[in-house]
Amino acid sequence: MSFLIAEVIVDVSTYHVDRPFDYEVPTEWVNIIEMGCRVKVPFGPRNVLGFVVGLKNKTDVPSNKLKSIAQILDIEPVLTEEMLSMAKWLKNETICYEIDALQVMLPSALRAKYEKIIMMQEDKDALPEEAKAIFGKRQQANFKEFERAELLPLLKQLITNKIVKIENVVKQQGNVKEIRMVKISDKQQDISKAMEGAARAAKQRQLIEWMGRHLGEVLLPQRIYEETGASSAVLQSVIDKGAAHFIQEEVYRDPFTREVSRTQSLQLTDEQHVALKAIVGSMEEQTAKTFLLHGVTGSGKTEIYLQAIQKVLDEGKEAIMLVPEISLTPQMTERFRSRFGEMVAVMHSGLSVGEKYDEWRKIQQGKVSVVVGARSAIFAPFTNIGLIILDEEHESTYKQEDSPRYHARDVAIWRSEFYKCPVILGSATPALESFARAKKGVYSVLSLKQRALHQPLPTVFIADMREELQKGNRSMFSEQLIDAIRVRLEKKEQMVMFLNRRGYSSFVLCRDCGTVVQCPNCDISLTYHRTTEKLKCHYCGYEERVPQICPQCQSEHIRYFGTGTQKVEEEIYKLFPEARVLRMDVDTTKQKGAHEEILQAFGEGQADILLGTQMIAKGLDFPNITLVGVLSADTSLHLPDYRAAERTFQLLTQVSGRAGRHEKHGEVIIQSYTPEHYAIELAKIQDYEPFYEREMFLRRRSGYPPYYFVALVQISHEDVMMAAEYAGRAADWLRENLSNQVAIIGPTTASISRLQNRYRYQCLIKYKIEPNLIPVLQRLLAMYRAEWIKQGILMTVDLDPSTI
Ligand SMILES: Nc1ncnc2c1ncn2[C@@H]1O[C@H](COP(=O)(O)OP(=O)(O)OP(=O)(O)O)[C@@H](O)[C@H]1O
Ligand SMILES: [Zn+2]
Ligand SMILES: [Zn+2]
Repeated sequence: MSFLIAEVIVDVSTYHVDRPFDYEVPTEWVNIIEMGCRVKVPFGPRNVLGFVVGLKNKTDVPSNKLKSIAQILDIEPVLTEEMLSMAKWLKNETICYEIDALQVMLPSALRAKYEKIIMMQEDKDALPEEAKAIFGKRQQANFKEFERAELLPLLKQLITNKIVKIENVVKQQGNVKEIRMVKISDKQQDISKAMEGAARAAKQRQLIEWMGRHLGEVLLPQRIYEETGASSAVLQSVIDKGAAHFIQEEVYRDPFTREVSRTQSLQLTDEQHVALKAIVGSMEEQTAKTFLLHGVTGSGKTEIYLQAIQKVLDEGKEAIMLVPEISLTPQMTERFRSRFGEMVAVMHSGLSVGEKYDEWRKIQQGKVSVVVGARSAIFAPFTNIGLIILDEEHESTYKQEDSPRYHARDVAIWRSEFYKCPVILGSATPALESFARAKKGVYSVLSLKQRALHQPLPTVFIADMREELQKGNRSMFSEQLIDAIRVRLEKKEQMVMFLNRRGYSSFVLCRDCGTVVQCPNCDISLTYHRTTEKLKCHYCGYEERVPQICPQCQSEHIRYFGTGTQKVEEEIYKLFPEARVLRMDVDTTKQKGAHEEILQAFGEGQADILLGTQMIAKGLDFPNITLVGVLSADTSLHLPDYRAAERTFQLLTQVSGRAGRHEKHGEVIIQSYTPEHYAIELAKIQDYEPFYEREMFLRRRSGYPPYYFVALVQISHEDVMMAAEYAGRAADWLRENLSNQVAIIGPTTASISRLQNRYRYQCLIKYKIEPNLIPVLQRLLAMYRAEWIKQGILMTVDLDPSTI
């Protein structure tokens, strides 16, 4: 089919209209252009990047207004039609610009500057004369050379016939990595001819003779020098005589740093077997079913993922496996790699731009069938997906905080509907929303109530830190924890010490009675603002001065709360000079591969104690860990967030689950200033459902998700008055345009009230059903884009805020 008009989404995300624009396709490209290609188009005074999202033969734009595409950047589409329709869905689902939705699906290398290279795949004899002329002696040519010679239609043909292939080579940011190899001619006549030409050069004749015995082989020049004793000059002369030629071989940068040994499928437990059977069943039926795999820590969820993926590979399909963050990937990717070897690509934020691009290309070119990665790997350009898995599905990292503000879970379900394949959401502590959906029958629950080897869950003790203080213990370790550490050091068993840094030093706590100062109107902890020495409620705007004495017990030991890992490390050395500590936090993991090294060292028994923040809460599976200490359970409890209790419960359960996963029994000591809080009490008994029931009751009472939906509108400006004024306008406008079923809270200051010199205000929208919501918000956004933005206002809308 040939098309004359292209619909293009342009890269101008300040323009107030978000729709495709029609452009004329220049005649020489009519047969080349495809949906999903990137183009350059004139927009206003300059050329901008755009994506072709539609092709047609008619337009309403009058011909004197119709502009032409300036340049075509891809001859093979970088986005599939699936992705184009996913972008349309994302645009509506998250209220973002379509261009943002399109860009998020590509590796950043493709959003940056690049160059296109045409590489030979076949022998040059297969080329028509015009193309041969462009390549000359080289094995590759620049796209621009074909463009200049007006040979794009021919090029397209060559690509379709797999005679050449096209590569986007990123400039500056990491190129396709290549090494120079020698390809010995595969024709005896070339060898004979070269022999004749080298009549009087003995060394050359020797080399040519040797090549005659290695017809068609591709070797490193180094190898040839070693095997034959020839010098580089001799090799060059032989190449000039046509017995061989240099080629550029592409090598993928290998983000895996070490070798792994292969593993086999384990014999499944009965529970695992039942779960796997259900998943495989829905694969066979080709239905888009979402499973909630709810299994206690150490129950062998990962083994189920591995065997389900094996099934997918047997069917010749592909699988996406999401993990919450980079710190989790070393042990997880290793488990995947030892099962599936080179079939696995990894994608996470720890990779360089070039490495990410390489992994993306491996996926796009079908060189791998499994991707293990963080959130954005959900957009892996597979075209025959058989299974999508989100491990630790409750994690907030699955939600992107920038536009497009998507949740990987929603994208996973969308793609599963497209491919008619199952999704597995795995967790020991599912998000309340997910469990509620499962209870309603939207998801199917698969439960694993036992650990894989029937080991008991660890025994959990709560240490009341208020009592410790009364006993005169001012350190950050309770006596109970000190004793437990001593025993482990003697027995040469390993420990994990977890410092909860979420919500670090942002609230004020009384160390005598555990009181945290709360908002009198909202039942939510007040946030400490260092600059003004004030406590604020960012839900309703209430504020007060930081109290000097505790309002409950009049103690003077009231202050903002928090401590760093480095300080904990020092204290451990003071108490146990013989202990060997490995610290894992943002400071010790700055360097690439540092996570892996620390975990490997710990796994090899080079340390007794692994000390860290959230990074160590999940995924670790080491047989020798018998003690987990949680130094400060409370910090995340007092975050000004309706999900604070849920997050705390999840974190405590996850981190406790690191102990006693193999033969040795595990023990957990949770230190707390509020041991009677239900999130801590219920984490102690390690039972999810009682927590779920309790938390759901509270959510219903206070009108939060999953009973209500919330949407968040944030407005910022360098001038505090402007920010407040426009936030007020937004709130008024929403009140006028939304039904009175909807509660609009605000405007109030945001939890971070000033960020990068901008004052931030917000309005919270709470609703149950509001069919008008999306159109109303879109109109608000259009108003903002057309007018407010000129005043220096920035506004964002989040339909599923992970913190508010
Ligand atoms: N069927 C099985 N037979 C023997 N060992 C198993 C089996 N399934 C899992 N295991 C082992 O049990 C341990 C825990 O399993 P796994 O890490 O898969 O659990 P998980 O549910 O993913 O854990 P978590 O959510 O706590 O990270 C691992 O060491 C794993 O190798
Ligand atoms: Zn309040
Ligand atoms: Zn007090």
